[in-house]
Amino acid sequence: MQTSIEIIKNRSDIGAGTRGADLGIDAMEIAAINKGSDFFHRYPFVDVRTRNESVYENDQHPFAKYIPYVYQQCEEVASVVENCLSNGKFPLVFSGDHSSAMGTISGIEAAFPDKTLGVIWIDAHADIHSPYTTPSGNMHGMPLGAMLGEDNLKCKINDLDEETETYWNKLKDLKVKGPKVSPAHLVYFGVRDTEDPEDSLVAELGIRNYMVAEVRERGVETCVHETLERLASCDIIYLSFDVDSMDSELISDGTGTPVPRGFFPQEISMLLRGLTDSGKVQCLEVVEVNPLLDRQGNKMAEVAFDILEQHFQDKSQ
Ligand SMILES: NC(=[NH2+])NCCC[C@H](N)C(=O)O
Repeated sequence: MQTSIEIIKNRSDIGAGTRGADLGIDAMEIAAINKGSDFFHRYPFVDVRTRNESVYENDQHPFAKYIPYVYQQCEEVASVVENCLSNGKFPLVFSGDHSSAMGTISGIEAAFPDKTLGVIWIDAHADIHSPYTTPSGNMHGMPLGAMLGEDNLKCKINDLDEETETYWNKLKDLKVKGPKVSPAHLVYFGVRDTEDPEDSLVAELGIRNYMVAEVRERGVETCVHETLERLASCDIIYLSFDVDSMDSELISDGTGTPVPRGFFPQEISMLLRGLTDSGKVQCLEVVEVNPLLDRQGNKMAEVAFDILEQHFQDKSQ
């Protein structure tokens, strides 16, 4: 029998460089309502308290913007996710910016401390910076750095103040001390917009990235099969779907850091389906819809919602 879904609405956008990803959650719900779907009414939901008001403050952490508030936000998300999983439910997490994944992964680890976690990151970005290497200071570029426990000091370009360092270490130890994911258990799909410190860390750690061209050439099924083989020793899998993994020119630019030459929605659907068929996926998160940046009305939210609706329809059959 299928586990019952709980929707988690995490309208936080302080990890992104542009405001508006917090509106992505409601943009997806409105996309659902406008097409006559009761999807968001079908499942119980939890609203996560946000710290978005911190943008009014004069932030003093140029290499990890709003880090004290991102930390609090992730703590909150982690508790909600942990609680959901401990109650035997499936967390379907709708988040604003991708820094949320630090909360989600920490919550999963807290709920299943003895299980080995695999992470599949469907994204245009590697999000494996640390405050020491970030070019922007935006924390949505760092969640995997924190969850792997990687400062990447070899590629250091920024000198941190004490408070940033303290909060960064707190984020790495959120809920469960130490690295939560091993690089061997992390697989990227669609990563194509990275900076040098990320490239060298990804190469050093041997993290697999299925680029769009490879997925097209070899087929989704083959790549999914290989991924699941690679994660054979993982008991559970977290799927993180950043909508910027999709082609910004052909689909929509309604996201904070759009990148062309990405996946088509159909390819994302096939990926989600194939990976979920493993029976190991315990949590799915969708992030980075920013309707304020969408020049085609609410297109990104509509496309993202269609993918999810289809996914959960298929799953219940
Ligand atoms: N989740 C995202 N959209 N991440 C974009 C990160 C972009 C860039 N690598 C940075 O660190 O600023």
